[in-house]
Amino acid sequence: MVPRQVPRWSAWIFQATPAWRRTTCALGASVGQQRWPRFPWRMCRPLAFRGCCSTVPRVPGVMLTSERYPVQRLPFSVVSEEDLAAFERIIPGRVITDPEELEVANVDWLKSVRGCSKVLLRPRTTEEVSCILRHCHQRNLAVNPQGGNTGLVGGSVPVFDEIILSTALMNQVISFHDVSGILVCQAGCVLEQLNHYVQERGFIMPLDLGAKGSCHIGGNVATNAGGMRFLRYGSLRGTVLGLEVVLADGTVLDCLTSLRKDNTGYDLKQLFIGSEGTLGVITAVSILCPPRPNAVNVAFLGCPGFAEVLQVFSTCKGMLGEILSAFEFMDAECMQLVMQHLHLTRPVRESPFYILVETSGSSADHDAEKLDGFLEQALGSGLVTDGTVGTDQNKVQALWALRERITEALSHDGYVFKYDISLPVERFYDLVIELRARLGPCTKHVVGYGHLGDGNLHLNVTAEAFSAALLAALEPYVYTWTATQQGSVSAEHGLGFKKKDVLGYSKPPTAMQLMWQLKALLDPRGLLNPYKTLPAHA
Ligand SMILES: O=C(O)CC[C@@H](O)C(=O)O
Ligand SMILES: [Zn+2]
Repeated sequence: MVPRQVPRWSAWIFQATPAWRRTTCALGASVGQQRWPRFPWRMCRPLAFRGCCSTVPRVPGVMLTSERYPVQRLPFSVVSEEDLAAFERIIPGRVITDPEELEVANVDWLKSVRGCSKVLLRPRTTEEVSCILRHCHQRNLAVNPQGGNTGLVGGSVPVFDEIILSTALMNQVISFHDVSGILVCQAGCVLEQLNHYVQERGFIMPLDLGAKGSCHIGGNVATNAGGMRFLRYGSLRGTVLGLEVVLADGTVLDCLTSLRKDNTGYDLKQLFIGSEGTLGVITAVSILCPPRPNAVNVAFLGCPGFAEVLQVFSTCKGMLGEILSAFEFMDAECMQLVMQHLHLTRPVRESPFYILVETSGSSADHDAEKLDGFLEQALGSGLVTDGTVGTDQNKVQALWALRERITEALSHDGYVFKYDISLPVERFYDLVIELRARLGPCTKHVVGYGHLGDGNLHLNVTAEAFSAALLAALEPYVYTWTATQQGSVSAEHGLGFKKKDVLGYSKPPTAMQLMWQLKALLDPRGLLNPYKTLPAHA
């Protein structure tokens, strides 16, 4: 297996560490200090190398996953000194057993699940990944592929002692075609850095997430991440043109085509998009980048009721047409949380609901005219009670921060129960109202926000601490309710560890059966990201 060559860009390496951006807020508030906060990583005692989770020191506040959830370790081998030596021969100096570094990689961003892996591997090339997986396959060692570790469903950290296979050093651009806008890069490139890279060449990445400063493109593809540009550019299933994937036994599957059209046989890459590392490890991605818009405007609006929010969406689609690039929604509780925890300033008068409308087009004058027309109509008809528009980059970013940083604000509010569901827009907010009544005072906040333009609600419930009673009041209620609306129990975050058992609410038994068969075909020993995505097969 030959490692993919990166001759033209070999000197140009992305930093794997998050690039925190600082922005000056045109609204006078201090925003965007940290796009996605660092963990307050804690020191812990050295880990005993051999053995199971019981040998790992407890970190206050982050329970071992196996203590909180009923899950049994599968009979995989335990990493031995010989395995470590074999890894060291494959990737010299990049076999990590340092407890502090392991601690970072074992805990998810939410600090809600925690594995007890004893080894973290940092390959640089596809060939290295292939050699590692071949060894793991021979030795029956389970592997947890990890990108930026920004996932919200516990998919990116081990459940027990799975080997963590990090893509952090696989961070090179392989090629960029400045006529077609096709980018080919390694899986560990950080999304925001890719966006800067293609922006300098007149394009943008087709996806944008709050976690952009840390998340890896490979992880984005593995989870089929949605995000803020979905409304305009659609799913990664459409914009990813090709993938290179290493299969469980180490075989390299080279489907890294850059063709827009290719109807030769089954589209195998689609199997790996959204498979959360359970079918193979994505090592390189070919992706179609849309042209960089010349003008980006953001309107932030206050709305008196949810019926009005829906009417604004209709009006917006009709009047803005092809320049509409985002339609995001947040309720008053979200606004309160970003003000309280992040000290951001509300840019419009207080309202029950807020909408962020973004336009992206080729002519600033034309777009401004269209947006003005829409705002006049929305304000004049009372659909919107107040609004502000950002046309310069600083104000655009400041307005986006109010929406993008809700997750971060929620993380300061206590334990967060997260639901990421797809619904018909007419029912978008009903569940939030129902839950407030159902849960009563045992919660701190029940909030609703999300990508209304895509029918994707982020329903989050915060409480002082994790509570089994609260969980029982939420689940399966939320999932049953969603299924009754023919919705999806995971719109864009995937199923990971936390949601794997609810797959049946959104997929029929025949589909699940086929998924188990595919898993057995591609990973017969079940070594890749075990305990994730699919429920245990009875
Ligand atoms: O934290 C969440 O529930 C949502 C995170 C992300 O998908 C967003 O849209 O901000
Ligand atoms: Zn989202």
